[in-house]
Formats: sequence, C-alpha cells, structure tokens
Amino acid sequence: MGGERSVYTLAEISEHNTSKDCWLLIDGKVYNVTKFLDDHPGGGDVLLSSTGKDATDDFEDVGHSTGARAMLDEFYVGDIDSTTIPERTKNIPQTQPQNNQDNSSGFTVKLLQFLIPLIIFGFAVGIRFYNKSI
Ligand code: HEM
Repeated sequence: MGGERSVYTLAEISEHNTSKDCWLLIDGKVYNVTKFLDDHPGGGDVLLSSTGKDATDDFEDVGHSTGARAMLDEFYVGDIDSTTIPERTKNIPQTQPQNNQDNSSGFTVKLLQFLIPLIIFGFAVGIRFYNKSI
C-alpha cells in the first residue's frame, strides 16, 4: 500500500457524526463507516451513537467476530492525534433508576418475608389453643 497516513484530532473525527458522513474511533484508529451504515448487522444507529468518542469499548462489548474485525481494514482512513485521545466512554444503558438510591425497600421486603410466615404460624397456634380451651 504505502499510502499517506492521516492523523486526525478528536475534534476533527467528531465532526463526522451523521448518516452521510460517519467516522468511528476504535483502538486509536479512525474508520469511515459511512458506506457500512446500511449493512451493519447491528444497525446504523448504533454506529452513529458511537461517533465523537472512543468507540473501542462499544465495539469490544458486542464481542464482534474475527470476521467483523477483519472488516475494519476496509474502512481505515487514519489515526488519532495521540495528544487528543479521549477517555473511553461506554454506551451504558441507563438501567439504574436515579431516584432509587436508598436500600430500605429491599430491607422491608426481607423483613416481611420473615415476619408474615411467623404471624401465620402464631395465629395457627393461637387458634389451636383457643379451640382446646373451649
Ligand atoms: C467498523 C466498525 C464495525 C464493524 C466492521 C462491525 C461489524 C459487525 C458485524 C460483521 C456484525 C455481525 C456479527 C459479527 O460478525 O460479529 C456486527 C454485529 C453487531 N455490531 Fe458491529 N461493527 C462495527 C462497529 C460496531 C459498534 C461501534 C457497535 C456498538 C456501538 C456495534 C454493535 C453491533 C451489534 C449490537 C451487533 C449485533 C447485531 C445482532 O446480532 O443482532 N458494532 N457488527
């Protein structure tokens, strides 16, 4: 090959964040996946949501096959300017409700799980004694 190696800053890479022009940063390498958006088995939207940041973790978390990894070469356009390498950011699904910060409801459930059978047992014994005494 021997073509020129382009080096891009994170800001430059981040500008390519649309369905008409989409670049990804994976393992310090820059990939132009615009033509792949429609063909990506995981959909174009996930690729677009990984633009403008280090998409390495997003790419790795999916457990892409070696076939998928081999495809990377096809889209390679250059490297990131190492002084602008961002922190890796993951696509973390927001499953944790923000307002559920105390653990007290979990404790109440456990307490009830313990107390309710005890109360039922207490009633049964009580009724038995009551029946005997009359
Ligand atoms: C240039 C980068 C990428 C290439 C060449 C690529 C290629 C592929 C290929 C070939 C598959 C099919 C399964 C496999 O062979 O592993 C796949 C699946 C998938 N990819 Fe990617 N991918 C890229 C980037 C990403 C990124 C950044 C994400 C996440 C944000 C992602 C999310 C997924 C998901 C969720 C699937 C699973 C789809 C399914 O099985 O329903 N991919 N990708």
